[in-house]
Amino acid sequence: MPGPSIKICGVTTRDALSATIEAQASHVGFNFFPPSPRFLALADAPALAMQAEGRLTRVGVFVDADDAALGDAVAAARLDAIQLHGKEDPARAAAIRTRFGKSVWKVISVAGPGDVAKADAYAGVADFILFDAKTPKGAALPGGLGLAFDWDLLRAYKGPLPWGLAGGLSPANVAEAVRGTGTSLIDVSSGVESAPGVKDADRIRTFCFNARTA
Ligand SMILES: O=C(O)c1ccccc1NCC(=O)[C@H](O)[C@H](O)COP(=O)(O)O
Repeated sequence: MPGPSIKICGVTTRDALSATIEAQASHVGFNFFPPSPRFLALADAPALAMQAEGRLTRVGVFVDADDAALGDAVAAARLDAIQLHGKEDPARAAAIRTRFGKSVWKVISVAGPGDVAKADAYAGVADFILFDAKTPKGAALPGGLGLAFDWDLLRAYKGPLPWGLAGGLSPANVAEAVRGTGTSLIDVSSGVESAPGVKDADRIRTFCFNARTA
C-alpha cells in the first residue's frame, strides 16, 4: 500500500522548497497569516509557485482572511488549494469555494471527542478536512506550535470527507501516527524546523522517509 500524502507546511525559501521536492513530499503549504514566523510575502510567492509547478500541490494557509487577501495570494502563489485555519463557518467555506474555484480545506481544531464531529458540518462545502491540535486560549497562532492531540480520537474515524492529520508531528513520531490513524495525509511544520520558521532539509528528508515506510 502506498504511504500517505505528505504536506510540508510553512515553506518560505527556495532551499526549503528544493528539500521538500527532493524528499518526494506531495504538498507544500504557503502561509499567508502575517503574524506567523512562516509568513510568505506576496512578492516572494511567484518564484516559489513556479518552482513547485508540476511537482507539488500548492496549499495556501489562511486565518479568517477576506476575499481580497485570498484573491491576491491565490494569484501570486498559483494556489491549488485554500486551507482555512481560522473560525470560518460552513457558509464562509462554501462562499470561498464558489468564488475561487479551488479545493477548500477546513481545519478542525481538536482537543476532545466532540471536536472531531465538527467536521460533519463541512460536508458538501469543503473538499478536505485537516485535523490539527487545538492551541491554548490566548496562543499567538492557531497552528504551527508543535502541539499534538490524542490520535486515538481518529482511530475508527469515518467522516463524510477525506481527511488528514496535523499537529506535533516529527520524524520521530510520524510512523506511529500513520499506523495508528490510517490517515491519507500528514502535515508538518515545526517538526521539520531547526528554529521557528527555519526549515531543516535533513528533518524534511527523514520525516518523508519515515512516513512512507510506516
Ligand atoms: O504554521 C504556522 O505558523 C501557522 C500559523 C497560523 C495558522 C496555521 C499555521 N500552520 C498551519 C499548518 O498546517 C501546520 O502545519 C499545522 O498547524 C501543524 O503545525 P506543527 O504542529 O508545527 O507541525
